[in-house]
Amino acid sequence: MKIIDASVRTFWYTTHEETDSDGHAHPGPARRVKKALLTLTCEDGTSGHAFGSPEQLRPHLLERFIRPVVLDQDALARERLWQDLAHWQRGSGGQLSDRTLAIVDCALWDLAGHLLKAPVYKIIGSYRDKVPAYGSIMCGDELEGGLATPEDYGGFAEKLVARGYQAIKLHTWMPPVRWSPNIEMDLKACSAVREAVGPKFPLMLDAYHWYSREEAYELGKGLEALNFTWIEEVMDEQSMSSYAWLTQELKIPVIGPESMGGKYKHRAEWIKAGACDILRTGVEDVGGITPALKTMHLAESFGMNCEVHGHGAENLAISAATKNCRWYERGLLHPFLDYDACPEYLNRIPDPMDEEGFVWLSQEPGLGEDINFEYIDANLAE
Ligand SMILES: O=C(O)[C@H](O)[C@@H](O)[C@@H](O)C(=O)NO
Ligand SMILES: [Mg+2]
Repeated sequence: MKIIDASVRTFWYTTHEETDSDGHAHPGPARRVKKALLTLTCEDGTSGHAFGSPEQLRPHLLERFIRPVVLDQDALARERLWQDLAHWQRGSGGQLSDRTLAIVDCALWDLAGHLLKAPVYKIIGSYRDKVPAYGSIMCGDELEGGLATPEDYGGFAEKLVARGYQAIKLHTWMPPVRWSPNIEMDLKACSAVREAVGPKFPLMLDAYHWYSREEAYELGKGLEALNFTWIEEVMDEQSMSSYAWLTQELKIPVIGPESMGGKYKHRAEWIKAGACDILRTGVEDVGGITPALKTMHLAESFGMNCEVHGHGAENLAISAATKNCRWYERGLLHPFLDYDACPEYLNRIPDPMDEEGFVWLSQEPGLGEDINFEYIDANLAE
């Protein structure tokens, strides 16, 4: 079955989030922003879809890289098509990012799901049909009643436990918050949450990403005293040796890398260097479901868990198709935002969570996004 078309639709939708100068999300006034949808269509009319940003699916990338690789190719040849795209990255002058690779790969997996009439996680080979979720709290802010104080975090954590979450991860305060970064405040927030949820509830911290070794050590020792489950991205992940040092110095598991490129091969170097106790991957971070699965299997070979960064149908699918990850990262969460509210461009959210804190996989064919095409076509950006 051959792919005969690759197209992109850009459309408007309403968001209630804004991004700060470090790229972290926070609640914001409702505003209209653009999103893009890649569609790959086969000769029999079957199509596969994946969302991205207009920039990650801009016309130059569609014409110069995506179409030349996928058109007239076997729709099920995902491994070869992913390798072909990945090899073009070197000669793309930095234009072809892992994010764009991830969108194409996800559309190919969605297409396979529709062709084979099965959910993607079952095409991969399911390990479970529901995944326990941790609530991933947004970075701190200075919003009255938001996430401005340690008490705000403690109060919000109580609500998340009542909602059913089986674990909670804090992102604490980072610039542009005036007085951050601040280890003392990080630990006060973590302590307030520990107080709120009790001594055994699993907690994790993902803090300011540029602490020094000494600061990261101080923060890690503080988390050990609070019985936290892992410490995440507290130093610049470009310094693998710093993480190898920290992993040696701390008892609390160190997880990473999240933000680094290099796909599964760079993550193999982190394992070889002893730079993490738990590996980290993410469909968007490593260039798709195809390389993310390679990363998880790599970790499994070393007896390590590999926790998946980010929410969404694609990250949920790989979490359900592998044994060596404990959680689905459901978020980002904030007291002012209703995470369960369905975006206008979908008919249902991809990660509904039950009262016990399990996210159930869709049994529909494909990736698990129930796309509202009528809305998209009625709100095209061109
Ligand atoms: O921008 C970031 O640092 C991440 O997106 C962050 O908000 C969150 O997704 C994360 O780090 N999860 O682990
Ligand atoms: Mg993180």
